[in-house]
Amino acid sequence: MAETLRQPEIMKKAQAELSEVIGKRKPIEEVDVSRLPYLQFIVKETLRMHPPAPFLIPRRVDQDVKLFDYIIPKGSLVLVNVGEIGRDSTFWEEPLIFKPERFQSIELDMRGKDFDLIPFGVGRRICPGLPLALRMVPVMLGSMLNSFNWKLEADIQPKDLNMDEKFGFNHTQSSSFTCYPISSLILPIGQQILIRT
Ligand code: HEM
Repeated sequence: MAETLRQPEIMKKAQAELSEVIGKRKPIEEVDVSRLPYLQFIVKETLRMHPPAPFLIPRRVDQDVKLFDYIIPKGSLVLVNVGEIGRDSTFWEEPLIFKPERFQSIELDMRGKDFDLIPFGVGRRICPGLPLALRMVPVMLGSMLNSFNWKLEADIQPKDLNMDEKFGFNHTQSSSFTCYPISSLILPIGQQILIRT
């Protein structure tokens, strides 16, 4: 939601899709999500740039592991930096720009198969809430966008929404407010910054 407020044309595009597929101000249901590709691209792009668990859950290595030229000794604690993987220019074009359209031309699933995008982790400890999250996040975001027009308070400019990451958390911050993006289901919601029109 914060990213669509920073780039209102993205919000308009999502609203146009919702209006065409669902009908303006009509409620969205889980079954509708598969017919809303642009909304899903927004969720994917949010999880690429702002994964709520940017280091996943720490792993301990139970035997020496050779990884390229490195030996990771038994007993080491390993953090997987998903936050940086999502911003690595080797994999992503213009990684610091929020651009849902990038997923129009790349087919990546988030179920731990494509390592470029693993906001839910991977392997035996992959997030068990993934199927729920991938239904509910688009339904919530889509419902809010389809029901109301959203804009920042008059004295806040889109560029003032600072989306810089703080260690271990992602939040939107300026001198006057703090809020957590919609993707951060597992984090508390901060001070409200949005107004409905
Ligand atoms: C956008 C929403 C969510 C994201 C991005 C997310 C992300 C993650 C990540 C990255 C992990 C660690 C996986 C790993 O280290 O490989 C995790 C673990 C977990 N998540 Fe989620 N999660 C989300 C929503 C949920 C929901 C809705 C639930 C429950 C209903 C949930 C329950 C859990 C549990 C129980 C674990 C621990 C699994 C284990 O350690 O075996 N998550 N999640």
